[in-house]
Amino acid sequence: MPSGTVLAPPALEARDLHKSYGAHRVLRGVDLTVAPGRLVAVVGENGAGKSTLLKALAGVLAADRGEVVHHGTLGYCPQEPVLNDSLTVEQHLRYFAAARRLPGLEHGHELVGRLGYEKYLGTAAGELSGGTRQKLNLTLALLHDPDVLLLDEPYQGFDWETYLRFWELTEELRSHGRAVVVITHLVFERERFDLLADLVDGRLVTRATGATEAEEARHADV
Ligand SMILES: Nc1ncnc2c1ncn2[C@@H]1O[C@H](COP(=O)(O)OP(=O)(O)OP(=O)(O)O)[C@@H](O)[C@H]1O
Repeated sequence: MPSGTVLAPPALEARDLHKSYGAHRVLRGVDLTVAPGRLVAVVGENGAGKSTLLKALAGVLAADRGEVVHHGTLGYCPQEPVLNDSLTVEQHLRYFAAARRLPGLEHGHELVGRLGYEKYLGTAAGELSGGTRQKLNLTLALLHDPDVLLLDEPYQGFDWETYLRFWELTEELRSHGRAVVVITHLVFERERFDLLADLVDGRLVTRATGATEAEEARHADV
């Protein structure tokens, strides 16, 4: 490392996380450190415990043991959208903005525009298609521009155009120093990430990708 390099504190740190459902030991000592501006993929077989891990990182599920520390604000996009079917898209933006004490709806409207579903602003969530519900789910997680983002298969049901827009948005967030953790099943997109974290037997095995090595080489040149 070049002299004078200042390491930023991690945006997210999990140490020795354990979680069981009855006798089923799902997480068995997960460690994970994510620096600001890093994009991390959590991969693993069906039932490996990826969603359980993300819930524990988000604090919506209490781990049995271990610790999670995040610096700054947190956004969590669960696999199943938590929406009120009788409220419109616009009303969701309004309620979540009020809950987050945001000054206005500009950022919400910008996200709706970027994900391409403005025409549904006045539609009740219960009448939206699965993909559009997922867009709203993602919008609500991003609404307050969180420092740490936890996304559980965020593009399920997206059409190709929206999928590409999702990646544009995510890469922009990364370049603005946001730490992003994404659960993914798609092997072909692995090169987009800085770090692959494979959940095996309740623990994470991490592996840097070409993206990280290239970036570290750039830093080493400075
Ligand atoms: N609330 C629960 N009660 C009991 N068992 C659960 C509960 N939630 C998850 N499990 C079990 O824990 C294991 C891990 O589930 P989890 O949903 O975290 O896996 P996953 O890696 O996200 O799976 P997938 O790739 O299919 O989404 C599975 O065997 C699942 O059946």
